[in-house]
Amino acid sequence: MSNLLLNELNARQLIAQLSADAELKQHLSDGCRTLYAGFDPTADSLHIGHLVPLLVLRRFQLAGHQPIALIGGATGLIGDPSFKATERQLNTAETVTHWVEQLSQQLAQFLDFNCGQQSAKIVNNMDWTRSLDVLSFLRDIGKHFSINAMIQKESVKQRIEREGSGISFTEFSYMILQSYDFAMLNRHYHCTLQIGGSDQWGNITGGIDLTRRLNQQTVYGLTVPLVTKADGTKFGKTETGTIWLSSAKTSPYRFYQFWLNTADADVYKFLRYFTFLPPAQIDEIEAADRQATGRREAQSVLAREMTRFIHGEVALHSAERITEALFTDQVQTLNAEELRQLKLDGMPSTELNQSQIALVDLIALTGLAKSKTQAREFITKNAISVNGEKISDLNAMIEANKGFFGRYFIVRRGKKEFHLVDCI
Ligand SMILES: N[C@@H](Cc1ccc(O)cc1)C(=O)O
Repeated sequence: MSNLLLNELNARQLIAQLSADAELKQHLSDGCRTLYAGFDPTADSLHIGHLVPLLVLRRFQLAGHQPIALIGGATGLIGDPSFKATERQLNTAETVTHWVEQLSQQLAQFLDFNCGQQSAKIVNNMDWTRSLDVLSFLRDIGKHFSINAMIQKESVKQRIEREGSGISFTEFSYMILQSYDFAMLNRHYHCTLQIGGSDQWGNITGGIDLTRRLNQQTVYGLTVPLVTKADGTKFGKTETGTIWLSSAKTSPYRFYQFWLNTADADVYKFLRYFTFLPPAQIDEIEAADRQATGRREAQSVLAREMTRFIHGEVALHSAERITEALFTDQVQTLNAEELRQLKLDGMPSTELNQSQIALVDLIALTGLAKSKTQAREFITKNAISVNGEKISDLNAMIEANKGFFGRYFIVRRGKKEFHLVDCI
């Protein structure tokens, strides 16, 4: 059964590195295994960058294994230096505690907690890290780590060799905490596999070594590729910021749009990484798109699958309806009730409680631009229209009662970004 899983992960090109390849295959085909992936609380929501390892946890669960999602209540207070160019700002303990709660709720949505032996668990590494005292840490754990080996790890090499900022003892110690997590999960839950992004390889192999030393147990590691885009820009970020999983931070409509705008060069890879559609079906979509002369199917399949999976059928339906109205330039035909619905349905919107506002201020206020300076740039570049009309006047004023039904404005930036303003 589990070799089927590894074959599937291969077909999806989801395996970057594997420890003890043949042994791990054997280990997984011998029955239900427990595996984990860790997530540090670095914000009040997960974002789409977290999805690949999280979905791989789920793929393992669907194949008959038990997943543990670890929340880094402790490691989140330190900050993982792996492949990070600069030292992180420390967050306060209160902030991190708050983020831990939000993350637990989000993570819980992805896994099944009521399926017998395979039931998922959520754990917090604060539970075993808090009670570590400094002498035990140095004597019982630190003794197993060679500084000589630690500074050779690719993940921190750049920080150690670079002139200037370097790396603090705090961040340098991060790897030891993550390694200790693996040993603890192995001891208490018989966890034998850790998965993570390929930037985690150094931390994962550290844990494999420590578990052998502390528990005399063999454990394994598997990393998934970091998501890259054909054009070289960073995955998961748009001009106006990160694509979050929380609908309060990224509306289902925006989320849907994000996937719909995937480049042709990336879309089949993303279907393999992010959806549960069988690889053979994805090949068929790719073949059909190659034959077709008109619009490709892949982007809308991806947008539908992802929005349904993260936000549900109702939110998907709204996102599609909004898209249809906006992109066919039917905005004027929407009635007052539909505009009201768009707002409720999660189209990005702002309520405005004043009779007039400068367009520059409005664009910054809606988040269509990050700042007034950027707003001016957009206007100058002819990228802004309001209720279907291009505006290139930097001094333009928007008067509330001139909106649709005396209150609604749809502000469009470029081809694809829309924002509803409701003058209440
Ligand atoms: N270091 C991981 C998170 C993590 C934390 C603790 C662990 O035990 C495992 C993973 C990351 O930054 O993504």
